[in-house]
Amino acid sequence: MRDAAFDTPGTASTMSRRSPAVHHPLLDVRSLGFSAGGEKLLHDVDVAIRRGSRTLIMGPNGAGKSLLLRLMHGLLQPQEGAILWEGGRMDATARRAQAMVFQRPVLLRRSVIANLKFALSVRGLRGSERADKVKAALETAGLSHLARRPARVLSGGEQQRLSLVRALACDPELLFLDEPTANLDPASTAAIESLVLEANARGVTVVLVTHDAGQAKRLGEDLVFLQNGTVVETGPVEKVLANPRSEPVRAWREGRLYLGPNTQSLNDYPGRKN
Ligand SMILES: Nc1ncnc2c1ncn2[C@@H]1O[C@H](COP(=O)(O)OP(=O)(O)OP(=O)(O)O)[C@@H](O)[C@H]1O
Repeated sequence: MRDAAFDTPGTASTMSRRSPAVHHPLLDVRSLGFSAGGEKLLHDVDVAIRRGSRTLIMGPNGAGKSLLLRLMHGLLQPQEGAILWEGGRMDATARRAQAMVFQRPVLLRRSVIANLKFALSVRGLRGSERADKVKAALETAGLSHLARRPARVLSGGEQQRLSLVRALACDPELLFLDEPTANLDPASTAAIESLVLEANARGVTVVLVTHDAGQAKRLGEDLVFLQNGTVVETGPVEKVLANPRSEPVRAWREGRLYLGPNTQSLNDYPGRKN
């Protein structure tokens, strides 16, 4: 995903209000099709997100990963198929139980602390409950000493930590992350990954778009691999990697760069002089 419109926090207390559905996936994408500008961009996509799981969405640039994430989060409406929340309609309550963090954090032109307060206010939190959550979020992100600083002057890693704890402060049941560490160094990446793993350990379901093969191995549980708007592989990461059905996933397993169906190696790369 290249452009972030905004980060969308979930809602407070949704985890305590909802009882786990035993029979249905938390989110069930069925026969999803999406077109824009006269072009079919997603074809017959089926994805089941299990409650409490960590699902990776991978695939080449332009495969449709961000589109799928936006559709799952209800930011776009599909022309074909359905997206079910615990087997039922994706209504406003279901949407408020979700949060999304984008590759480029979009923060208010306010202080770090004001960004957190605002997100929690929108979700109806006031007074000491809000103050406690803000304090905890600042501590979790390691940003207490920067609480009064304008959010937009933070470093990229600090901004992304702020975005993530802001989303998590709203207690989402489902957290979408679109390449959250694409521009970060290893230390900042590790900080984001550990926040994601801690949230998942507390029961937050995670859906993560990544190009980072190492991150996929560190964080992944289930994998959805997209190519040209179609799911070409799906299942537990280890199982898919043990027996890949598609060339890009075979290349990933073997640590090769996959450059497309007509390009076998770097030496075949168009324009390369041998
Ligand atoms: N609203 C839209 N209107 C028209 N085309 C769109 C729209 N949104 C996305 N696309 C196109 O759909 C395709 C998939 O885009 P998407 O952003 O989902 O790719 P991606 O897999 O996330 O890629 P990357 O890894 O480069 O971020 C691209 O060709 C993109 O130009």
